[in-house]
Amino acid sequence: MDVEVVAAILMEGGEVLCMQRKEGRYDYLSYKYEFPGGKLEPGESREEALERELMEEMELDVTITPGEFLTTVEHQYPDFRLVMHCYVHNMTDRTFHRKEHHSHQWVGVDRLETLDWAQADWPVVERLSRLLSGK
Ligand SMILES: Nc1nc2c([nH]c(=O)n2[C@H]2C[C@H](O)[C@@H](COP(=O)(O)OP(=O)(O)OP(=O)(O)O)O2)c(=O)[nH]1
Repeated sequence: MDVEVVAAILMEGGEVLCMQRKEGRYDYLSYKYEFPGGKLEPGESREEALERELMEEMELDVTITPGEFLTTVEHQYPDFRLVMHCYVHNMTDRTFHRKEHHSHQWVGVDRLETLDWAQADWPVVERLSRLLSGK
């Protein structure tokens, strides 16, 4: 079974918004950090799906453009295969309402690798660390 997801790396002042998942169906995803977003629905573009998800889970009203696309990662979890399209979006302020996550943190790019990320996110986290901290 394949799951196709869109996710946003939301940035402000050199920090990245990292969302912690709630307890869920799979132990390997429970309480892991992730980028906000979710599953594509039929007929949606990736950008539309991401805008909808950010509104649903954070009450965040933003426009996501194709130019903000960063990368697509694929990961085989024990129960499904994930394909995740990631966009980088700069926020002008940090206002949002957390509706579906356990917690969140704004984390400097140099500290991203200290969080307990969902497995699929690691290539993205490593890429961001290199890209944005000049390592
Ligand atoms: N939004 C997001 N999802 C991620 C990331 N990393 C990662 O493995 N995922 C996985 C977790 C979920 O299996 C899936 C996203 O689905 P979702 O957030 O719409 O749904 P969910 O599993 O929380 O809830 P459900 O509707 O399946 O019950 O992608 C990430 O960085 N952001």
